[in-house]
Amino acid sequence: MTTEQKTEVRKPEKEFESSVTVLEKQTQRRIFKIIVIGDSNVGKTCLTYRFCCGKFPDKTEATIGVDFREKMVEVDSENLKLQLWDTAGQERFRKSMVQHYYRNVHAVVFVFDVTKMSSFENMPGWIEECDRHNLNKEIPRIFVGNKCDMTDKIAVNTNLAQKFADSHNMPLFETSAKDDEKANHVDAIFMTLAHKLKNSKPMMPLHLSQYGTGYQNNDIVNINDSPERRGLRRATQDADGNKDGNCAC
Ligand SMILES: Nc1nc2c(ncn2[C@@H]2O[C@H](COP(=O)(O)OP(=O)(O)OP(=O)(O)O)[C@@H](O)[C@H]2O)c(=O)[nH]1
Repeated sequence: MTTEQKTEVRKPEKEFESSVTVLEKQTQRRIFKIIVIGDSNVGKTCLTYRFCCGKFPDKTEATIGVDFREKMVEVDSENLKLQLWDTAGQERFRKSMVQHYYRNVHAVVFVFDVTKMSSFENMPGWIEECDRHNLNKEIPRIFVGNKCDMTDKIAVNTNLAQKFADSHNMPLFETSAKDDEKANHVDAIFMTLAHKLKNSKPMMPLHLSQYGTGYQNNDIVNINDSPERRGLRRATQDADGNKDGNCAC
């Protein structure tokens, strides 16, 4: 065999090795499921959209069931995938999906609207709902007051929100999904969570579960499916028939 022929034989091996390395890296990427909960209209969709798509959505509609958004982030040279479950605040749109929300959750973001006292007063109810679904008390939880841009309409002052956050061992963030100047702030909220998560959970390889959330087969909700296929529709679709997908960015 000539030298040239030997080289030809070895080349595919090298390619195989490098593709194995890539595959190994991919399968070791960790995915974290974060649920975002709170009353209807507090801005859960806008916050997750701002973080994942980098802008305030042109229009939003009441979420039915759940919407998903994902973003890869780098923390200390490790790529993590944050999978945000933007849940419906309205009870009538939650019923069919609730069991999916609370399975294999790695972190929770509780959102209230700083201009609406009732959304703050309802927070104990959201915490109780997490407890009822046996959410691990050790997972990171953060408390977010949204719509801070509406400065003349603030109803929940920082002291009050901070006391509540302290009493539940959660950090408080006050922000605005709408205000472009606070875009970095919204990023910082989720990056804080990413840092906490990085050191908190064992590896969830992609090959174990396509979506990294450890579902059993019959629990899988394909985040790439249209809302219709997932059995979900946006509220206004009932009226105008608009089709909607996941994050449009
Ligand atoms: N001024 C202001 N308005 C906001 C902000 N975030 C959201 N909104 C508005 O609040 C309304 C509700 O926002 P959504 O993000 O759909 O609220 P949600 O909590 O997802 O509501 P559900 O899907 O019903 O649970 C929309 O009209 C948004 O434009 C914000 O930071 N500032």
